[in-house]
Order: sequence, then C-alpha cells, then structure tokens
Amino acid sequence: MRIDVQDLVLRYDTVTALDGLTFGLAGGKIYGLLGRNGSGKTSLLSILAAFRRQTAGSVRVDGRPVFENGAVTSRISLIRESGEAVDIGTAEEALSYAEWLRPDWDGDYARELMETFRIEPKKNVRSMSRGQRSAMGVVVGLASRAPLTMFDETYLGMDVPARRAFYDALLADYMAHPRTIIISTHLIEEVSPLFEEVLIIDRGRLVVHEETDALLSRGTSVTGPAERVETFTEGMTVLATERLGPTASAMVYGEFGEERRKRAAEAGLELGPVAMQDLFVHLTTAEGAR
Ligand SMILES: Nc1ncnc2c1ncn2[C@@H]1O[C@H](COP(=O)(O)OP(=O)(O)OP(=O)(O)O)[C@@H](O)[C@H]1O
Repeated sequence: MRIDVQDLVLRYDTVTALDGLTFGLAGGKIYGLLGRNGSGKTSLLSILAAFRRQTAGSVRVDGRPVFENGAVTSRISLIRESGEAVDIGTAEEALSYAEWLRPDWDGDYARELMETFRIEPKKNVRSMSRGQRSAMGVVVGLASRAPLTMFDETYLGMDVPARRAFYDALLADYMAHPRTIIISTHLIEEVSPLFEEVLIIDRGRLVVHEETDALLSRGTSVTGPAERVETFTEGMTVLATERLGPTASAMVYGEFGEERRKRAAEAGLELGPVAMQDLFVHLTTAEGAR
C-alpha cells in the first residue's frame, strides 16, 4: 500500500508531537521507523492506523484518507507494544476476533505461529506474561496479512529466541506475501537488517528518509596508527574516536569518494562500516541535527 503524508501535525493540548511531517512511501517494502523517546513514532503510527485524527495535514493510504474510512482501515493493522490490541478473552478467542476483523486472515498460519511462540490456545491473554502478550500481538499482526502492517515496539518482554523467531517469521512471510510493513523499534542493531528503507524522526520532524544502504554508506570507520588517523580525519565530521594503545579508530560521517579512499589506502589506514545505531545517535543529537 502506498502512503502519502503531507504537512502532518498532531498536537495534544500544549505538546506538538508531529510538526509538519511530509513523506511518501511507495509500499511493498519493510520500513524502519526510528526516533528517540517522545519523538512522535507512536503518534505517527496511530494516525496511519486511524486510531487518532491529526490536527492538520493529510494522510492517504493508496490515495484515500484513512480516518473513519472502514474500507481502508480493515486492511491496516497496527500492533502496539505488549500486544494490548488483542487483550480479549483467551488466545483462541483473540484469534477468532482477528479472523472476523481481518479479510486476509490465515488461520493455519496463526496456529503455526502459536506453536512457534509456545502460546497455549486456552490461556487468557490477561494472565499471560508481558513477553507472551507481545508474542500474541506478533501472531495476530503476521497472520492478519494486512496490506499495511505496523509493529510499534512489539517485542517488549520477548526473550531473545522469541525475538529471533519473530524476525525470521516476518521475513519469510513477507517474502511469500509481499506487503507494506513498518517497524518502529529501539533495538536498532537487532532489527535493522530487515529494513529496506529507514525513516528517522526527531521532535516530530523528519530527519532522514533513505534506503538502508544509502544511509549506511554515510558512515565509515577509519582505523590505524593514532596520529595518521587524526591527520587523515582533520576537517571531517568525526562522531567518535576509540583508542587502543597506539591504534585509533575514528567514526566519520559523510560521503567517502574514490579520492578519500585512495588517500586512506596510501596512509595505510583501514576503512570499515559504521553501525546504524551510531549514525542514529549522531543524527538525533543536537549536534548531529545541526
Ligand atoms: N495521549 C497523550 N497526551 C499528551 N501528550 C502525549 C500523548 N501521547 C504522546 N504524547 C506526547 O507526544 C510526544 C510524542 O510521543 P510518542 O508516544 O508519539 O513518541 P514515541 O516516539 O513513540 O516515543 P517512545 O519511543 O518513548 O515510545 C511526546 O512528547 C509525548 O509526551
């Protein structure tokens, strides 16, 4: 599903959560939505899912407004943290409700996922642990096969094997049934291998909207003898430097063209990638934002 957001503003009384967001997503991809605490991720996803109405601006999914538009919202699924959206009776009952609500529901797949996440069908969702409730949210989110599926920090409380099972299932099901998926997360290093495009918002504004590879290409680590690293990186944007005895490693932000690469090789310096998490920190601190 295609998403077009134009000059989007959301105010809660005195707080401006979204401050003129504009972007377009072609759809049919897995998008990562990143931002610091309170940056507006949940607010944005809530508006996309029509849980909330914006203060100003427009949101269109496949060209149509979403708010109070049942034909569109039945095809949009937002799974919030701890899966509270499925907090209805037993696990089985929650699945029946989802089946009733979701035109693209796959019951066999839902049962398969319940086994993967070791969820007992007769267990009341309210009496589940936080991690089990999150996993329940994942089951409903995936088996809904909604053309626009959004997970808002859905992993809360899920242990490492459960989170891995979630990422594996998501990728496999997305390959088999391509759709538009948006994942909001703070576990950047863990989840970012899934992202094809990344959106970073900060204080309600869009800071980055790029393909993952393009974003990662803006960070380079430069490693070698400390003095040479210092000379080479002079005038560049250095995000951080680590020293280990006589060796230093500097994280540099910015394009690394042929010329720079050649100079680095001549100076005997080693170039490597920078983690998305480090780029994120840079882009969402006061210094980086400038
Ligand atoms: N119901 C509400 N009433 C008033 N202010 C709110 C409400 N919900 C969110 N806010 C405010 O809106 C801003 C954006 O919050 P939002 O939950 O969208 O951020 P977030 O990026 O999802 O944060 P986090 O990563 O901490 O979950 C924050 O300043 C928050 O305090």
